Amino acid sequence: MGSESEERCSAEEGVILGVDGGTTSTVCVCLPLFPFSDHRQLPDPVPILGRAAAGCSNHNSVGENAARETLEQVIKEALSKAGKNLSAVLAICLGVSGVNHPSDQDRVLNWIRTIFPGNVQIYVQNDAVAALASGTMGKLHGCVLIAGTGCIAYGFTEDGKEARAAGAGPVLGDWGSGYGIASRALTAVMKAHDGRGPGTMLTNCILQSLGLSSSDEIIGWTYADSSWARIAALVPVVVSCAEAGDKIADEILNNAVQELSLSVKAVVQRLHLAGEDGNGSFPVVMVGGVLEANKRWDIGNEVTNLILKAYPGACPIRPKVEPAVGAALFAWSTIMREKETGRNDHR
Ligand SMILES: Nc1ncnc2c1ncn2[C@@H]1O[C@H](COP(=O)(O)OP(=O)(O)OP(=O)(O)O)[C@@H](O)[C@H]1O
Repeated sequence: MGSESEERCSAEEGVILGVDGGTTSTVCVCLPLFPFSDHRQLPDPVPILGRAAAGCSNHNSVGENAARETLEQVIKEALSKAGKNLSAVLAICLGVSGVNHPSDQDRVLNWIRTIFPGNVQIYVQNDAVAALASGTMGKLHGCVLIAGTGCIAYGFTEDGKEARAAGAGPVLGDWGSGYGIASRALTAVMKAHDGRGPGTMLTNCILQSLGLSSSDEIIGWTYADSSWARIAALVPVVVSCAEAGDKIADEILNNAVQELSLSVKAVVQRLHLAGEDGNGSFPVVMVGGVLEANKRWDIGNEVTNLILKAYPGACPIRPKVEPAVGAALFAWSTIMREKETGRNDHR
């Protein structure tokens, strides 16, 4: 940065972008550059100058060209809605699903570099990072648990060490995910049908929800389209059976709760987030449809209880802002920190 007047100018006019790039959708938001570094000073609600949404930007699902085009599209649209052009951007953070290795980060970084001039700070992260930052208002500290169609626990120490657990997909044991819960429920129905397992309310409730008349028809239904989200959509049916007293549904949900809390515990232990005595304070950000509150069988609440039993200092947080805003706040807090320390951590 140059003179004082230049600094004042960028603080007044410059903007920060945050992108949440998921398998279902991609969102970009444009925020003003807040001229302070303490997240406790952030206005509530956080002002959003422009927002744009598009489809999938996970290169594993749609290929490189489509992923890149989607990212460019949402960035340009969010800026145009904010009445800004590319030259107003001071920093951008992209939390993109499918970014797991430095090579993934470099690929996305190279795409975005072609859009912006060299002085724009670009941060490329896994989408779990945007979710964590949405609960901590930009600070990367603590653990995030995401339980939607898939599930993952991801954490950071204050000095930047990171660890993750689960998130490897349904074949590799993500049993706390929506897909994991629903596939266990469908398995229980097939077992009951064959006489390999006990009868369960899940049979009638799932058949009714799918508009099928016999368990045999489930085979055709799964082969017709085995997309993970379509299977995972059955979780509320499992919850309502458990709420109505079905033992099998109850067992499936209890197992998911154990799996989800184990993922969080694995990250907390590897990063020593709870300190030497296990009582230290750290945020646990809880995100995703599976953790939504339900009347009697509340998966998110049960997971929180197990985490608090193990780590009484854990602070469960349900984010008030969306992950794209979390990504933008991460970019903001990082450039403010870099300004203060004179260090440059951007990739
Ligand atoms: N009230 C509810 N209780 C429990 N689960 C629910 C509830 N409502 C929706 N779900 C489940 O939440 C999951 C979808 O959550 P979400 O929309 O967060 O996931 P996603 O964004 O599609 O997936 P991912 O985060 O893995 O990319 C589905 O499995 C759905 O059945």
